Amino acid sequence: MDVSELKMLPAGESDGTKVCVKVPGPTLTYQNIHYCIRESRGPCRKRGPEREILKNVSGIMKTGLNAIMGATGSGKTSLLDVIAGRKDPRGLRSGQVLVDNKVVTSDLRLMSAYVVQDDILMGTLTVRENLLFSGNLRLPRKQCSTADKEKKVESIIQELGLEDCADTKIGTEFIRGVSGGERKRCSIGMELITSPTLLFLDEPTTGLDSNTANSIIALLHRLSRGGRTIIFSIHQPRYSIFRLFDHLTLLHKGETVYAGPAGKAMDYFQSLGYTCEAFNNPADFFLDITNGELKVVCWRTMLNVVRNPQTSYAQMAMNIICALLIGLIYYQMPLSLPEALQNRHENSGGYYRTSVYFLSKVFVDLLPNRIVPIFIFSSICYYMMGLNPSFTAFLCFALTMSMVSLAGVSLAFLVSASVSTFAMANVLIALPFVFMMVFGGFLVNLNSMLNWLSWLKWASIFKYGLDVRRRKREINLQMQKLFLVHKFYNSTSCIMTDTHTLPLTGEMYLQSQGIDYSLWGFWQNQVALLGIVLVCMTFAYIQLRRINRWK
Ligand SMILES: Nc1ncnc2c1ncn2[C@@H]1O[C@H](COP(=O)(O)OP(=O)(O)OP(=O)(O)O)[C@@H](O)[C@H]1O
Repeated sequence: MDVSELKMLPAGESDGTKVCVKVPGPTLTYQNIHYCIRESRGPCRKRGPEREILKNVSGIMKTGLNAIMGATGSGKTSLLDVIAGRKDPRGLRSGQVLVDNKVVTSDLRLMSAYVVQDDILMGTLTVRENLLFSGNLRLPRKQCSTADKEKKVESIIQELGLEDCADTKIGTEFIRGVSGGERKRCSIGMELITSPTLLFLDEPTTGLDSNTANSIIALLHRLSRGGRTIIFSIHQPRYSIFRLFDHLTLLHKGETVYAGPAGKAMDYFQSLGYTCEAFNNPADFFLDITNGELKVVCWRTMLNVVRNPQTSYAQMAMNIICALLIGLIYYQMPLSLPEALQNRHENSGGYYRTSVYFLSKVFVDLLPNRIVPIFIFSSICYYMMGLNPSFTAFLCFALTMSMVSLAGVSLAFLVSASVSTFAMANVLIALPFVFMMVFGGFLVNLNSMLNWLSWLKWASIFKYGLDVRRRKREINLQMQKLFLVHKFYNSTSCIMTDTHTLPLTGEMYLQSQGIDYSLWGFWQNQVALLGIVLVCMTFAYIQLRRINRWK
């Protein structure tokens, strides 16, 4: 398509969009928006040249349904984010956004609501509980009593037609929950709690079947008739959805192709010589005009993979590092016992502040979820294994298990707070754990390790846990197995035997493994694990604070 022909349309033309409501919602105007991004390139994330993704875009959006349409990558979400004040303001080269003729900057976020594409609902809570959560967080405590909040939630449940599923859990991968449409309606309800008159939605129909999509847009249409200005991006709506739009903004490569009454778009394109076949959906027709060919989309996807290769690089790096590591560890592996035997044999395992999130994550999720199950686990297996029956010894065991688990989870927390994609987090978490397992002394006898690599053991969570556990276990069990001891008293250094076996003690075995079995040796490991927990948590908090809230 030759966009130059379409530039003739006066940008922002919107006459004819008149929705009759008692109290109209706000009118949003944006003028001459130029928005640029600077892409990071290569594994070092070098800053590339600046690219303009919105080019002199203007428009007026009034009470009613305002749709932003365009092919993939045309700038729909970017435009929505810029006018909603959610896009990094550093990229805005020129232009301004006005609401009811007043300039707004990031304050717009407080007057309006934005429904994100990936909802933020808690799957284990019911629809009503989720809405109440939003109300408790976002409605001012002084002006709104608990009863007011509950009343507000009930009215939203009714307005959105959620009565039948109000007490059904949203659902998780383990719990069968509400349907996709009910879930989306609940996400919208989470934002309606503050009674915004200006509502932004990023692709509200994505991932829904066409009937559900239809019902969501019908709901938005109904809400708009209550005096709301609803602005949303949408990909490829069916005709029954398209005909509900009051205003249409059509984008192509960051430029406005059409901005005006949705019902007049067809006439406009036909006046330019484009004919829509009989029975063709007008929305599809507009996209076909601006879209170009499919191969263009494939090319864009391929470039995206090539230019966003962090995941592939990280996987490649992980393979190379692991290969080098294994090569070094088994380098010229001695054929003598016992190291060779051990190594070969064992080679075959926008709602709340950052601080609020961090503290609730640590104290309500991480700590109880590590400590309680581990105490249950320990109380079952500890006595089954026949270890030292004293309660103090049991506490030491459970404490060690909990500290190891906490250290592991803190490290995982740090990694997940540092990267934005699940795939990257997966790769990056595997790497330190492989290192720690290898250098923890579980897979490899640390004595057989090259001297210059052995310092790495000090960074291993497994090493500290294993040292404590071995200290207890070896004294108790190892000696029994190895030397057929008839009578063995836990944690004493004396093995009483009536065979001719040498009186080799647990301590001697531990010493041979390079493990400090003194009381200080025990606490040293706990302190080291606590140190790892504190360091990881501190850095995780810093990373959480550094997360870019702009899109
Ligand atoms: N933060 C960013 N960094 C790099 N590129 C970006 C960024 N934001 C937007 N872009 C680029 O700007 C262009 C428009 O993106 P945008 O997400 O607005 O398009 P879209 O029309 O919503 O696409 P889709 O329908 O695929 O979601 C795309 O080419 C996109 O790659």
